[in-house]
Amino acid sequence: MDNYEKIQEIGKGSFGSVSKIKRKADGKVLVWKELNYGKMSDKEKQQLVSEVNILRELKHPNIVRYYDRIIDKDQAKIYIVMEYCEGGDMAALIKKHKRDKEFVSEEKIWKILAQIVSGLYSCHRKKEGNRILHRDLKPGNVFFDSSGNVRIGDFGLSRMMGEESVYAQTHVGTPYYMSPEQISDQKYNEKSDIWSAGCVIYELSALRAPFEATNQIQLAMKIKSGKIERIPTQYSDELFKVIQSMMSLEKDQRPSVDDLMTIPKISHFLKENQ
Ligand SMILES: CN(C)CCCNS(=O)(=O)c1cccc(Nc2nc(OCC3CCCCC3)c3[nH]cnc3n2)c1
Repeated sequence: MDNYEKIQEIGKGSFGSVSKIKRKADGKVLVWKELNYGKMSDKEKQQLVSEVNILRELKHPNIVRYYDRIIDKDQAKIYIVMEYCEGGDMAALIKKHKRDKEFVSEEKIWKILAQIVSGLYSCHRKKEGNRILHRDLKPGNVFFDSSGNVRIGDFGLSRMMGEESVYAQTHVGTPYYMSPEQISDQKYNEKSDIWSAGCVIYELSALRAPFEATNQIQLAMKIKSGKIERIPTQYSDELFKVIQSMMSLEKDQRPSVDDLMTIPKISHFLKENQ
């Protein structure tokens, strides 16, 4: 705790508060996410420990970098110190474009898609150790660094909260990005992350979520209908086809991260930016 000084709280995540902090040693600005494990069962605490250990291994240019963890036993709190992404989150970017009535350029969308695929690839296809799934991809946890590069946040944290844990229930937003298999209560798998990534890119193009509904029943029906309105006509069929494939109702029809990496627009971008 005393290695850092709190600058300001910047928000409430689905599991605790998020603050901007400064590392005293060198003045580096970071964030920490505060988790209260007081109400957790021993099993959940064990899972939390293993999840944090997985986070420490995730080192990729398109994933928010984990730096440190601090356990405060008296307050039963764990602080996870991560990289601060100066560019804010994609939710704010979409909001700005919507307000200014200006579409995001197709080039920028392919660049963001390529970086999300690259980040997902490094987790779905992790060499050593077990692969990890994100489980909660949405514009609110896709961040940008100072040069506008994508940093996917909160990897694994959502699994830290697991379905059964006390956190999963307390803070439920509308699950706009829930995949069809999650609705019909099937196992979450890597293709569910592909679904959510498709929804994120859809929203970045259309400047609105692919399925809008006032309640969860109606939302579930729209998701399972398989009806996806075309993204604005200024965008190519190629882009829409990729989004549609990622949002196939049948998970086996969705491309894997390997398939997505072979798409010319994506592989060219990643090659020239290695
Ligand atoms: C709810 N959203 C609309 C909030 C808008 C976003 N604005 S903001 O929060 O002030 C802001 C402005 C500029 C840069 C950053 N950078 C940033 N934010 C994180 O989390 C934000 C937090 C996520 C959970 C919900 C509350 C907000 C990071 N996590 C790891 N690295 C992070 N870097 C944040």
